[in-house]
Amino acid sequence: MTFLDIRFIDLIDITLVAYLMYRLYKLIRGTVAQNIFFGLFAFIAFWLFIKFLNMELSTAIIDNIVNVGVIALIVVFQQEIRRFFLLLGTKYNIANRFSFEKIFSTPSTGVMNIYNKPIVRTCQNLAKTKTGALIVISKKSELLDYVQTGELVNAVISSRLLENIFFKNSPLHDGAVIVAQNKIKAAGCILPVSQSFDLPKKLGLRHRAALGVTEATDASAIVVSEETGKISYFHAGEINHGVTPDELEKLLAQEY
Ligand SMILES: Nc1ncnc2c1ncn2[C@@H]1O[C@H](COP(=O)(O)OP(=O)(O)OP(=O)(O)O)[C@@H](O)[C@H]1O
Repeated sequence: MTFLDIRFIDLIDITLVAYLMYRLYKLIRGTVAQNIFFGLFAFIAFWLFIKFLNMELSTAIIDNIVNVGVIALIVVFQQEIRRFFLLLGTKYNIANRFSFEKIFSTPSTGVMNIYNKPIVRTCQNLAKTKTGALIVISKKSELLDYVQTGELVNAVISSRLLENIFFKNSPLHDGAVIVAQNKIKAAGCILPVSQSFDLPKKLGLRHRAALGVTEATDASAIVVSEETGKISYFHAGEINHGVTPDELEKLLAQEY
């Protein structure tokens, strides 16, 4: 029976499709797109089923819908497709891997781990005074898109400077500070806000922006809540809410 004639290449094909579906699911988990994805999955299963039963009229109608469906999908999943390619480009940046800069000097555009301490100290002090803060620490991507939305600072990382930026009367306290290439690159930056349903309702835009930037890039983000003084750490679209300074230092050490 030719139906069961499975070649080695078919197994690779199935594994590849399963992996792509899994990555896509991880990307849209907890968003509105997740429900659309499940609806689409049911639709494709139904289409294959009627094709298998050789129901010609229904198949012809659905074939026509599927033909224009690709365009509809691009429109519906516009944000997710953009995020997928952004993440792919950031994580597997071939140009970066073979660049002379990488071979001869710094392996990352983020921060050297000696800067973890001043960042943690800043968060600890800001938490004590319930001063709101949002710090993004880049990894491979320099986050230039977001740096450009704020004020360029380009200063050596220091706890006192960071605390000064987030001081309530400072003109730069609104928005996010971006740390990259061992510098405080910019302040007052605007980040993409996450649409995820996973985030507790009591957490507002500051936390959503931190989640959003870690969903779209390989950076990490730290939020100090103005309301509760709690520190949250974000990475790869996941939140660690209410971490202690020691826990924050350990989480940062895993990445930088
Ligand atoms: N897209 C964004 N990018 C960067 N910063 C943002 C963005 N949206 C909001 N913020 C920051 O978050 C602040 C508003 O925080 P909001 O009270 O909504 O958040 P929250 O998550 O409840 O945090 P908190 O617990 O500190 O109140 C703004 O004043 C601004 O500094």
